[in-house]
This record gives sequence, C-alpha cells and structure tokens, in this order.
Amino acid sequence: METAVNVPYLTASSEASSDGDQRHPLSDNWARICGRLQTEVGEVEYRTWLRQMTLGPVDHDEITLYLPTRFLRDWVRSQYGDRLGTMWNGEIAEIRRVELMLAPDARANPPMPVAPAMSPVLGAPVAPVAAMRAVAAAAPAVAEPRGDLAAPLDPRFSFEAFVVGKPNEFAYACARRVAERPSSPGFNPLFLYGGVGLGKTHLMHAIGLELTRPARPQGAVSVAYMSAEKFMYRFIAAIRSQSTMEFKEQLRSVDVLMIDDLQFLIGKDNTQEEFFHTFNALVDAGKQIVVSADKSPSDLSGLEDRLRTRLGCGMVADLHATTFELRISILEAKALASGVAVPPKVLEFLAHKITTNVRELEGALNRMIAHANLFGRSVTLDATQEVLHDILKAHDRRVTIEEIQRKVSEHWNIRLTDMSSARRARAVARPRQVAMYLAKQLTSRSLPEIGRKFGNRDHTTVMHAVSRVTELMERDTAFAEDVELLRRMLES
Ligand SMILES: Nc1ncnc2c1ncn2[C@@H]1O[C@H](COP(=O)(O)OP(=O)(O)OP(=O)(O)O)[C@@H](O)[C@H]1O
Repeated sequence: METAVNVPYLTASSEASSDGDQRHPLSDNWARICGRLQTEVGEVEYRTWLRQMTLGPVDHDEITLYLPTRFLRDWVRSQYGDRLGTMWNGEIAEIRRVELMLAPDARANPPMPVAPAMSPVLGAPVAPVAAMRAVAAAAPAVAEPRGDLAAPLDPRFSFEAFVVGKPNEFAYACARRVAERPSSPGFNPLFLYGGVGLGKTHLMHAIGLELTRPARPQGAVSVAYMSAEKFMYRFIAAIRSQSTMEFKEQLRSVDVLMIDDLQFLIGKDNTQEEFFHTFNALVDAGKQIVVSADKSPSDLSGLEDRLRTRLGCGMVADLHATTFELRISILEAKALASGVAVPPKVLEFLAHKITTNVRELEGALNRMIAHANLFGRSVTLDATQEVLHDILKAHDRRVTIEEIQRKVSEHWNIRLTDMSSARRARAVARPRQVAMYLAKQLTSRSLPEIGRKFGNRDHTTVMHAVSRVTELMERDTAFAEDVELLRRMLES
C-alpha cells in the first residue's frame, strides 16, 4: 500500500500544512474509502448520511472524522462506526480506531432549532432536515477533556439517563456513592465489571460528569477518563518523545482517574507496570480511581498478581446481564427522550429479540426513530421488522426450532417425537401449536419451513396454529403466562 505519511506517529490535520499544501495527507485514502462506501451503501444512503463527513487529525493509531451535527455524528457512529474502522485499517494497517466527532466549526455555531426539541408524534410528518436539527439542538454540548490527557465525557451518559433495575442497581449505587464522596474508604478503587454493552462506560462518564459539574456544592474536581488502550498509546508516545515525566505528572495531578476496559492491558507488561505505579501514587495521595473491565479482578488472568490484588481492594461491582423488564424500561426511557411515539408492542418485540447488550438494543431503537424522523412514518411492528431485518436475523439464529420443540415438550411433559407425529389429541396438539407459534415469533423461518420441521405439515397448519395461540393468549391469562415463560426461557 502506498502512503506518504509516517503513521502511527504522524500528526496530520485537515488544515493547510506549512508548505502551503491544502490537501490532507490521507485524502487519497479517504477518497478510496468514500468510493467504496458509496458502492456498498448505495447513492441515496451515502448522500443522506455519509457525504458530509470530513477528515480530521490523525493521532497515533486513531483518525478523527468530522460530522456537521450531533445527530449525524451519533447516527454514523452507531451504524457505520465499525465499518469505517475496518476500511481505514484495510487502507492503512496502523490505523485501528476511528473517532467520529462534531466538526469544530459546528461546535462554535450550533444549528438553530427549527422545530421543537421533542419531535412531533408520528403521523405528523417531520421534514428530515428539520428533524435532524431538532435532535442536534436538543443534545447538550460535549464536556471538554482535561487538557489532551483524557477523553471527553459524553453528556448523554449521565446518572439521570441511566435506567436502574435489578441487574445493575448495585453498580449504580456504588457509582453514585463515589460521585457523591470520592475516595471514601471501601470505595477506592471502584471496580466495575460486566459483559459488553451493559453500561460500564456510561456509569464512569456519569461519575465524571457529576464530579466536574460547576454547580457541585463541594466544588468541581479534576477528572481524567480514558480507555486502557488510550492510556497505553499515550504512555508509548511519552516514551518516544521522552516526556514520560510530564505524562506521569499530568496523570498524578488529577483528583479522579478513570480507566475503561482494563482487560486491554493484559499482556502489555510495561504499561501495566506504569499503571500500577500511577495507581499507587494516586491512592496514596487520597485520590479516587475507577476502573472497568469485562471480568472481575480475580478472573483477569494475565494481569500481574499485585495489580489484581490492588484492584480488588476497594469496591467491586458487577453489572449483570439485563432482564426483559430492564430492557423494556431502557427502551421506554430512550423512546420518551426521542419524542417519537413508539408503540409498546414494538418495545416488547425489541426487548424480546435483542437480549445481549444494551448498545445493540439502543442502536435498533435509534434506527427506528431516525427512520420515523426522516421519512415521517409511524413506528409500527411491520416497519420495525422491515427496517431492522438484518439485525433481527442475526439474533434469530440463536434459537432453533429444535430447541423450541424440546423446551415445549418438556414443559407440557409430552414426547419430543409428538412434535412431528400425526396425533391430534389436545394434550399433544396444543403444545405443538405453541411450538409452531414460538417458531414463528423467535426465528426468521418461513411458514412452509416451520411446517416441514413439524412432520411435513402444510404452511396453512402453521398459520392456523399461530392465530389459534394468539387468540387463546388473549382469552386465557394462565395460558398466556405459560407461553410467555417459554419464550423467555428460550431467549435467555
Ligand atoms: N441501564 C442503562 N440505562 C440507559 N442506557 C444504558 C444502560 N446500560 C447501557 N446503556 C447504554 O448502552 C450503551 C452501551 O453502554 P456502555 O458503553 O456503557 O457499555 P459498556 O459496558 O462500557 O460496554 P463495553 O464492554 O463495550 O465497553 C450506551 O449507549 C449506554 O448509554
């Protein structure tokens, strides 16, 4: 691959270079990526979402791309973030991250609100641009980072915006406590852990936002938040530029240090060592540390023992997998904040289908909201299934018809073979109908495909089973609860 620039230690910028060359050093790479994007997503989608993206600076392994509004930035981040990362990495192997940011001039001149912040209820069409501006104008300004040391805190990730339920109430309470009284004995360090997309970063930002609030009664304190990956690259850069002392001093001058995704430091011995010393220096000086990882300190094998021990010394709080109830509450809160009317049926459908992580759940809802705002169409179950076809298909694959048949037979205590037998006794026929109903609800199989799995039955038999079960569920609450329970068991 040909490139004239020396990545990763290049400091490029979209501004003119000193020799008067107005071109960004990576503009050829960018042109190629744009061309590919256009082919991949199609002209209309490209023009709607991606055309306004511009190149920003390159810093080590990260390239910044600018977008003119917050709405566009958030949308592109959620829908194309990963793809852009892969494309840049394919173009220049050293680039591993793509940061999508609001263009500097857009920050200085926020768009004028041309529609109420809360968009009108669906049915009253919203002009696309007006809708985008309304969302953009409703979003608060990005909190500025501490010098160039840390990453900015995202104002959307506040405590108020965090929905609390059984799986996360302990972690939430610990985070609140640290935000109220940092460096309290027993809460330092605060170690948050849990699976992907369950709210660790959100809680860390919430702590940071609370502590840096100018109106905080005890006065704002200095907070540095960064990913462990960034910590490592900053450290390496400091070694290269012989400014490690400055780096250490900067780190040790903060009141609260938050490091996200610590598992990244596994196998990076020198960086771990540096982090260990920083950690000790800060805790000894009575400063607060907050760390997140995908596993508990004791399960983070690959981290030095002494570091694991210290990490487990304060408060360790686990974010558990979400429950159906929590997913519904999160969706309700996000739908309400968007101002778009999303029927409860759609929320339930999404909460049933997307069970793994909140980021995906939120992404799916955002896509529906954007669709409604852009095209002025109501959010309906049919529209959801159509627009989210790709996401839903990926989730469908998790439940197979065989699993459904097994669970249903166990539940009603019938033989598995009766799922495909010709027996018509109600004790057998009803569970079989329920299994067909669940196969339709939980998989993307067509009616004829489902019929074939049930002893080569016709698609009309499946259709009849679906309507019969739906009807019975409306009439008989106990039966409805049984079916609901089975569905949840199959999805968990
Ligand atoms: N309880 C919640 N209430 C509201 N939003 C939530 C909740 N949990 C997660 N989210 C949202 O889900 C998205 C993913 O959350 P977050 O980035 O904090 O996850 P994470 O645990 O840090 O994931 P990762 O392991 O990928 O770093 C964010 O947009 C966040 O706001």
